[in-house]
Amino acid sequence: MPMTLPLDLQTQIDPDCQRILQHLPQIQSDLFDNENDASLLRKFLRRKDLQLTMKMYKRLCIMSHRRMRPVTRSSVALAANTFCDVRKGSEKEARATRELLQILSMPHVQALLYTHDRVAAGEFDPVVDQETYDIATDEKTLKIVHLVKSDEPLGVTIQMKEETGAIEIARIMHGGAAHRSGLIHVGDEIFEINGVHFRGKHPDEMAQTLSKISGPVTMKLGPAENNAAKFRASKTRVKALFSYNAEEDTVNPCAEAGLSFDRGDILHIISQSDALWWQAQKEGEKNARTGLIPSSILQERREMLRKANEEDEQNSRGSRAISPCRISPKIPRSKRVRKMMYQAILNGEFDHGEVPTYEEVELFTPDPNRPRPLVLVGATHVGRNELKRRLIASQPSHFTDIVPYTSRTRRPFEEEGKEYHFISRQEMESGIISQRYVEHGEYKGNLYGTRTETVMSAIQEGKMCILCPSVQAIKSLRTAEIKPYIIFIKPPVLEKLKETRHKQAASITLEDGDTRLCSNEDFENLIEASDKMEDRYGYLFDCTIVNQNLHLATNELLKVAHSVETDVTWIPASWIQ
Ligand SMILES: Nc1ncnc2c1ncn2[C@@H]1O[C@H](COP(=O)(O)OP(=O)(O)OP(=O)(O)O)[C@@H](O)[C@H]1O
Repeated sequence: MPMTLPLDLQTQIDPDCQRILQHLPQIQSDLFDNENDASLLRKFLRRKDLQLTMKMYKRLCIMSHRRMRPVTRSSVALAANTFCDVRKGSEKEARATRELLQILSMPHVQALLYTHDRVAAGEFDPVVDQETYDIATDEKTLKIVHLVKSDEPLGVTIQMKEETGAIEIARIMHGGAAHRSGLIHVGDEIFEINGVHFRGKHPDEMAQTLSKISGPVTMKLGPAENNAAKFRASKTRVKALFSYNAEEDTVNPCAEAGLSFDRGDILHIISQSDALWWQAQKEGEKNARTGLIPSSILQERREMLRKANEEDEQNSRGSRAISPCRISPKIPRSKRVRKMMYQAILNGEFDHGEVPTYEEVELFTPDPNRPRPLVLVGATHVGRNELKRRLIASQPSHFTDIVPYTSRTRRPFEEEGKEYHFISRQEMESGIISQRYVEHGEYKGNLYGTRTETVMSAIQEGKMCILCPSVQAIKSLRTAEIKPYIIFIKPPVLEKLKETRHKQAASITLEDGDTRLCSNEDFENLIEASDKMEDRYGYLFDCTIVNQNLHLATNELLKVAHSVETDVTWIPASWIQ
């Protein structure tokens, strides 16, 4: 029967505490060096929560010595009889009768009564089937594991040992039923589960059997020879640089065990003991489930293979013959011939080469005296400069523009130091060689670049720089020194793009300084270029703002800027270490 322990909130000092308090002056000189210790103990003994704890403790001590006997073991039958009697004998229309009948027929009330009867009968331990203990004599060591689990999966994957044909535990999913039991280990051979023999069966068939098991599970296992290596979750967190759908992945060794995620999700890598399939949880999710995700090596291989296949398809569709010089179909041709325009920056051990996989991240608390620069990237004419102007105008003392350098000759309508700092090609080249530029590139025969010192001095002044470089430059900008926050400015859908830009009489500045209104073709090109950019560089973006309504987009940008300055965020681990 349920018991209520009344907690008297008008707390009186517990008699035992009172006794210590009374003797405190006598023992004080023997026990304490100074008066502070004694007064601390005095305060502690008088604390309200200590009094309540003492009270509870004493009540529990009394209760634990009392033999509790259930009032009835058949509350289900009692309720059923009551139900029939009430329905037969009472006025059916009476409100109280209807309510009682309703309560008695509620499934959870019935479940509660049923549970009460089981507990009253002492049936709270799982019943282990006696047959389970029929142990074959040729099995040298056998462990019998009995688990009572809910509808969750068992949390193991299996594999067949080629030499012996034995089916054994390949992986244990962290936090799953098997892992929580602490009784099952990688390498344990499975003889039997719930009476189903595993020896000599195909692993796929047995995986199906495993996935259907619910409720109590009894396993007969041959212990692994070395299970000393205890499972300890790693502390590594990574940002996913690609999206993964486990349900569509035919290669995943156990589809139900797969963990789907979106690009940008932060994942807690629990185990990397398997080179191809890691175990991970989604960071920040309550009761996060551990699942299998492709390792960075596997993802790289698959992506390269996919690109190579795509290229093969394109080649076979077009008239161009496949080059006889091609040796390995696994390495995409574009990868071999592509020139690196910018110096590659180390982005942590999880970002291997050209295929974006995972980037190791760590939590970062922003320093209010050194704001991280905001980098606006997007397709030409999407409105980055307009947004930058508006952002700076909203708080000119806080946000600042960074004027880039160029070797291009100044146009009549341009001012030195406003759009660009105009310098000679020679001067610019020597600056690039001596690594004075955080990013640089060449466009139509002219060099353009941003000097590191300009960015750094703005950061040191406590100003938040707003940069609008070319998208290729963001890889070079991503350094521990600068810690940029990259915002992708995306156009709205074509219809809205035309509508908003026509309303604003949006224009394009031509090379001679003249302007012309944006055409429909410009809008179509803009959307196409933006989609391509997102597809190729999306993994480097920290957030996306759709520039439909200028006012709303500026406000969103302001909010992002504020959160970058105040919120604890995940940044590449290599920027911290
Ligand atoms: N949300 C918007 N609604 C209407 N007009 C806009 C919007 N955003 C930008 N514009 C207009 O679109 C034109 C192009 O904007 P802007 O020059 O800022 O583009 P940009 O991305 O900086 O281009 P570029 O990279 O070529 O310098 C400008 O006339 C600007 O006022």
